[in-house]
Amino acid sequence: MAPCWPGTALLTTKAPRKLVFLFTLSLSVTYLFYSLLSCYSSLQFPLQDAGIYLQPEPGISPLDAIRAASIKPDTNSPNPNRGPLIPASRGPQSSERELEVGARGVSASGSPSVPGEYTDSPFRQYNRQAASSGFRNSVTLTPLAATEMIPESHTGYLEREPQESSTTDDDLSRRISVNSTVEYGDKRLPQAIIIGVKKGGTRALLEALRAHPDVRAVGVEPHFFDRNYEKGLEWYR
Ligand SMILES: Nc1ncnc2c1ncn2[C@@H]1O[C@H](COP(=O)(O)OS(=O)(=O)O)[C@@H](OP(=O)(O)O)[C@H]1O
Repeated sequence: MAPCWPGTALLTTKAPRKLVFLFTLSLSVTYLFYSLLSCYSSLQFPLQDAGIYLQPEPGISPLDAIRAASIKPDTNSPNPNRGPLIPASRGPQSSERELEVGARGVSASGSPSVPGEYTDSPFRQYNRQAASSGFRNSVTLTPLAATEMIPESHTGYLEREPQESSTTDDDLSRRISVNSTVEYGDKRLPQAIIIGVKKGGTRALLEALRAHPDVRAVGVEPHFFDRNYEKGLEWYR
């Protein structure tokens, strides 16, 4: 004979089974609803944070909207015309170094959309000119000082970590020449060569000289005269 518990007897009757079914169904529907809601939120909120909405203004491509958002003004900044300040991603002093990624009224090409809305600092002039001359990461990274540049021909070389320098806007404006060409990154033959025997301490000398802000040094010894001479001066430059 089958055991007869009051609870199971209740469940086997039709009405409670219907209730359990409806309760389970409502739970499932609620779960589904919340899942969809959280999915929607995680899709939308980051875009809203970046100032991008699901339906941007007509005629503005999503890419342009992202660009525009990335140069939103920093309302916390003492100067509202300055863009948001974010820490540089590289270098040991990155927490101390901040760079300006944009400014109000600056279009993606870097020109002011409202003339006279902000004063054009030498830094921005540099960024614009460097960007137009194809300088890598010119808009999003702090410009490297002359000492930090490595000739493009030496692609295998390590790029030195940018260091603190005393470069001011005045310095930058002096370095931007009158004919509006940026002086960074041009290829030149060296003005000094370190020659030494193996294990003679040449690396230590190079690193010591590199510490000077006016010295621009390669990252890896080029070994031009002993290994790469046949590649010619264009390679060496
Ligand atoms: N100031 C000073 N005094 C004494 N010794 C020094 C100094 N500076 C560098 N060194 C030592 O020099 C060695 C590296 O020399 P190089 O940079 O010429 O090496 S390399 O040939 O280019 O690989 C390397 O030696 P090892 O550590 O035995 O390799 C350095 O420790």
